[in-house]
Amino acid sequence: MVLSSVLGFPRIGAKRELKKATESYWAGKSSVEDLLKVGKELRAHNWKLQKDAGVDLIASNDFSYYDQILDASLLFNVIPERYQKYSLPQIDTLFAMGRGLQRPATDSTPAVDVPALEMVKWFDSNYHYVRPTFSHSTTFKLNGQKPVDEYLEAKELGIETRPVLIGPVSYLVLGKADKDSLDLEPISLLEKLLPVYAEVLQKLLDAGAKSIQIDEPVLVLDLDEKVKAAFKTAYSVLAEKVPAAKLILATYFGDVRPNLDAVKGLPVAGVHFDFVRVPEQLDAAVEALSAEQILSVGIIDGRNIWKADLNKAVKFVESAIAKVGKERVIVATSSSLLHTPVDLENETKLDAEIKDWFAFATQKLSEVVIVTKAVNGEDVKAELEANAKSISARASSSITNDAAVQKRVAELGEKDTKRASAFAARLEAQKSLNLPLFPTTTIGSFPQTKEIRVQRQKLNKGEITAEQYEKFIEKEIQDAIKFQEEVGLDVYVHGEPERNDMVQYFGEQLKGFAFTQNGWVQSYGSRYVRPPIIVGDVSRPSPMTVKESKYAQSVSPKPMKGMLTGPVTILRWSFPRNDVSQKVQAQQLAFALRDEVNDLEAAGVTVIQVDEPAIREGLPLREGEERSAYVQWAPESFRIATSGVKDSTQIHSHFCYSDLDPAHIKALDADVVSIEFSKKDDSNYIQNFSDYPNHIGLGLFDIHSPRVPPQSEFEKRIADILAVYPKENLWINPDCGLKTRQWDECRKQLTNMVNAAKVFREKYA
Ligand SMILES: CN1c2c(nc(N)[nH]c2=O)NC[C@@H]1CNc1ccc(C(=O)N[C@@H](CCC(=O)N[C@@H](CCC(=O)N[C@@H](CCC(=O)O)C(=O)O)C(=O)O)C(=O)O)cc1
Ligand SMILES: N[C@@H](CCS)C(=O)O
Ligand SMILES: [Zn+2]
Repeated sequence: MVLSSVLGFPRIGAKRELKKATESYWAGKSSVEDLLKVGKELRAHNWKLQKDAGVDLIASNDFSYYDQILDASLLFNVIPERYQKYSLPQIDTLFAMGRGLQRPATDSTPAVDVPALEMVKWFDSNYHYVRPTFSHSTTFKLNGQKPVDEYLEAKELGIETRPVLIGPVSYLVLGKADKDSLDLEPISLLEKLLPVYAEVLQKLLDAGAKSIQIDEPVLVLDLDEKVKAAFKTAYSVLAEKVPAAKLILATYFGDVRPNLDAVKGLPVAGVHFDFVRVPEQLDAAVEALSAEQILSVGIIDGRNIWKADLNKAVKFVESAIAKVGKERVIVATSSSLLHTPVDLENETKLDAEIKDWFAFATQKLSEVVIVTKAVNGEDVKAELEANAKSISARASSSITNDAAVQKRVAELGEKDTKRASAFAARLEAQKSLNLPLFPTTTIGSFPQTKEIRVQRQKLNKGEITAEQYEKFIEKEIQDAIKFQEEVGLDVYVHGEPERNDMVQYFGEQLKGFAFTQNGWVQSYGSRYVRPPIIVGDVSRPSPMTVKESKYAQSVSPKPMKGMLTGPVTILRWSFPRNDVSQKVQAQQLAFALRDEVNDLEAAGVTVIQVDEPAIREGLPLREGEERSAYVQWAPESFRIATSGVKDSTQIHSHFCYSDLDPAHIKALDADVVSIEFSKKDDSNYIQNFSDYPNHIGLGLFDIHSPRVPPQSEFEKRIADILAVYPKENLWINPDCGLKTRQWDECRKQLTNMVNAAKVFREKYA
């Protein structure tokens, strides 16, 4: 009989219970026991939901208080000395590594001052993981037994689960060398790490685990021979040490074919493939498996919210069964459902026609079960018929097509993708901005305080009028400008108080989008997003940011940056259509933004920033045609959005959370770029952008952390940068926006940053 399986379920809770409990604990408003209780309740709820839906193989250890990769670092005791030395309770060490910790000494405890570990994008998603950080002195030992505890916790509730672990090769490859050990190749630590994996597997076996999901997502990346060979070493050692462990090796988000030689012959019970992304890999996958190995067929999309075409999915699974037989097939989600919102039932305001097209995590459980039942010969005729109706209703809906938008994209020409002059001429024209050497600025957002969110909630509930809300926002903008005057910045921002989120805000104003009330997805730690959904051709019915930017410009004579999110980032951080290419969706967004950029300029805004932090995450995971096409169309859509302005209008862009390729940044032809930098320990990274021909600001402090770097630390960073970059090109700014900080924190951070800039300005005056 074919079994159904789910690779992981969102842990945040349908009402964001985990966020509320975690932030309350951080604020000292509740105890660790309160937090742990919420965690336990969420796990129980999620397991029961899956069991009741009829899922056979339910994941455990998919829960985390911050990030599952950080959990693995704690489990293997990969805790750099700078955190170990404080001997904090385990959960506080976890949070210190995730978000940094700075607190004064008390009578009984010493002062703590430690920055966070680096946080980077999880493959091509908007989830961020905390990068394991290794040094020559790293040793591994089992620290607690979270996977075993959670397996037993489920068992006590009468629910048999399949524990999930990140695999040893991926765990190392996704990590990095610490700043004191830059010559270390993490994969060289494999043999030291494996005994600890074996210990966890043995403990899981002893606890009764029948099979274990071991995630090796790096198998969808381009891997060098050393890493490929590591799979054989790793899984042979584990099979030898724990022969009874039944491992299902899970890959997701891409094509495993180029690495199948590394998978072939591994002593594992089965392999999971993402056939939503790459259905074409079925034959090769089957061919790579031995006659006993299980094929886990990832056929329900873990990365998007569209209802699956169940009839098509059934056919696909049947074709897999025809190749390997029923006994060897499992029906599964393509990846963990972590990347999808929890429950569509909580959406009461969605247009009924559109709502019928979606499936969130909870609905996807039923999808997996229906497909499984169908291939097992159970009667699901009614469900399959209802599904076919929804699929064909969407395909023929008038909501998806807009002839005027399609015509504009079809007529796209070179004139739409190039600034009027080259950078040198633009720089000359931009002298009218009268900027000093080392201009200081921020990236856009200022603290999104509780007060702002409450006012927005009141507006949404109709408890205040649009005029009252507008007045409130104007006051926030005034305060942000006053703050920037006091701190002494050079180029101001309005602070983005009117935005719930830098993508959702635009989605809500653009035609062709749907948005949710409760469709939260974890982005990192306790920070969540509600990705808007692109349901049809996109256009801009009216200006989106001009009112606020114009108001801000009227309050101060200083240059004020207009602030937009770029086409690629809006696309990447939304749930995209699956019936139109990403390129066309980006071009449609780009034209909508071009109109906005031009309107801002017409309103007197002379500096306009168009953020593209997701441009790197959109890069196809492997080298090849798709990637070559992306590096053309992604920067081109940025240029469509920004090239309609005069030479004297200064275009900025901003990037964060990724290891960028300088060539991709150059292709945007922005006048000024700001790049997250402060957590890049590798001193060679500083060189990466040294031939960036236009102006650049390398982020000087980590905005995720409340930590305030002293002025001397800023000076040291600026001096390091100046050793590589011409002083005329350099801007002084933080890593990213300050929306997650408190005002008093960013006052201290920015004051030290501005004072450090002044030291250098005087030095070179
Ligand atoms: C810059 N980043 C972003 C990414 N993706 C995005 N889509 N947006 C980004 O900004 N990816 C990379 C990075 C890092 N990621 C994030 C993601 C999310 C946040 C963040 O701060 N999220 C907020 C939620 C923002 C939001 O939508 N707020 C709404 C709703 C606020 C709310 O909770 N209201 C309450 C009522 C008021 C109250 O009592 O507080 C309610 O509804 O119950 C809004 O402001 O209106 C988060 O808190 O998680 C940062 C970086
Ligand atoms: N302008 C945005 C960019 C975030 S990536 C902000 O400051 O929050
Ligand atoms: Zn950013």
